[in-house]
Amino acid sequence: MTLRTASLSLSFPDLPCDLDLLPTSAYLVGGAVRDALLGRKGAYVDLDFVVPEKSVETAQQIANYHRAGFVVLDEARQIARVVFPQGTLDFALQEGATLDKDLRRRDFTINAIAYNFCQQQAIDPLGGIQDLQRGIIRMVSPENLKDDPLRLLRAYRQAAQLGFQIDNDTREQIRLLAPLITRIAAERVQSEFNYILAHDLGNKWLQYAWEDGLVTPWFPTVDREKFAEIESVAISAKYLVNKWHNFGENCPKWLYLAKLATLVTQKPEIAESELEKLKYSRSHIKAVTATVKHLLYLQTLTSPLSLREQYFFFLEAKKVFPILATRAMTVGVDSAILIPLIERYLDKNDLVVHPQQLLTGNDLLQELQLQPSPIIGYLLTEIKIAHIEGKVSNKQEALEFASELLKRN
Ligand SMILES: Nc1ccn([C@@H]2O[C@H](COP(=O)(O)OP(=O)(O)OP(=O)(O)O)[C@@H](O)[C@H]2O)c(=O)n1
Repeated sequence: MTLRTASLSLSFPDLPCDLDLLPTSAYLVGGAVRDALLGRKGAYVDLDFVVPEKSVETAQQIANYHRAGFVVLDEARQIARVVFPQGTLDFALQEGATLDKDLRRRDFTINAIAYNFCQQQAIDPLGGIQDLQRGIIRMVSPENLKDDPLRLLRAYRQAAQLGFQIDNDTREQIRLLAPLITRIAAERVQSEFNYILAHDLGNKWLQYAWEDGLVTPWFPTVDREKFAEIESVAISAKYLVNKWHNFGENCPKWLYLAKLATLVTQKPEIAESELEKLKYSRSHIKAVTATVKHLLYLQTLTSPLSLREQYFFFLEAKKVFPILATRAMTVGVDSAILIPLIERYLDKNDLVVHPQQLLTGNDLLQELQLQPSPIIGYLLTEIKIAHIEGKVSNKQEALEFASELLKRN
C-alpha cells in the first residue's frame, strides 16, 4: 500500500472538546480536514472520524467523559454521534479493510484526506492536498460517482462553496452520468440545490450544472435566460437593501426564496408540483407559489393600484412581499406601481398594510341589531377600507358608515 503522507500540524481552534480519549487509530476525515487545510472556519464544528473498530463504544466513552449528548445515527453501519453545544463528533467504522480503501471510496480527492491527531499526520492517497492547493475538484473515480450519483451535484455545490474549479475529466464524466441524478432521493437533491442557491457564486455553478444536465430533470423550464434573471435578482435585492435599510430583515432567506421563485415554472400550480417533487416544505412551497402568483398580477397592471386594490393586495401578499418586490424589480414591474407599495410596506404605521379594526363583528351585531351572516364580514372589510380612504376615523363613524351601506344594499 502506498500512501502519500504529510506531516502537518493542522490547527483546529474551535474543537468542542479536548481529544484525550481519541484512540490512536482514529482518523479525522472529510470536510473538516479539507476545511482545516484551507484555513476555513465554520461557526459550528462537525468532525467525522473513522476508526477500524468499536466506533459506537468510542463515541459513548467520549460522551460519558465530557457529559455530552450521545446518539447512534446508524445502527447497521455503526455510526454514532457525540453532541456538544458548539458541534458534533461522528464516529464511523472504516469502510473496507484499510483506511486507504475507505478513502478511495469517497467522492473527491479533496475529501479523501485523513488526519491523525496523535501522529499529527495527514494521509493523502489520492493527491487531495495538491488539488486543494490548485483549487480543483477531482473525482476519485467514475465508479464512485456512479455509486452515489448525488456526488454529481455535490461537485457543483462544493465548487461554489470553495471557489474551486471542477477538473475537466470529472466534468466530462458528470455529463455522461447526469441522468442518474433522478435516482437520488429528492430530499438529498433539494439540500444540494439549497446550498447552491444560497451561495453568492451559486448562480454560475447552477448554470454549469444545468449545462451538464443536472437541473432540467427537476426544473424543466429553465433556460439560459433564467441565469441572467437570477443574477438580476441578487442585484435587485442589493439595491432594495441599500436604498431602504430596514428592508433587509432576514435578507439571506428571502433572497434565496426569490431565486427559487425565479427557477420554477412561472405558472403557480405547476411550480407547486415541481417543488413538491423535490420535497420542499409546505412553507417554502407556499411562499414561492404565492410570489409567482402575485408577480403575474403585478405584471398585468398598467396603472398604480387604488387604495382598495392595495388593501386586497397586501392582505394576501404581505407575508411574501420582500421576495415579491425583489422579483418584481427584476422583471421590470413599473416603478410607479412598485415603489409606493414598497414604501407602504416599510411604514410600520401604514393603515393599508396594517389595517386597524375600529369595531368588532359583535359591535355590529349589537348596535345595528343584525343576525350573524356573511354580511358582517363584508361590513368589517368595507369599514377597514373606508378607514384607509379617510372616510371614517372612529367607532361611531364606522357604525354610521355601516348602516348607510346596509340601507344602500
Ligand atoms: N455523497 C457523499 C457524501 C459524503 N462523502 C464523503 O463523506 C465526507 C463527509 O460528508 P459530508 O459531511 O456530507 O460533507 P463534507 O465534505 O464534510 O462537506 P460539507 O460539510 O460542506 O457538506 C465527505 O467529505 C466525503 O469524504 C462522499 O464520499 N460522498
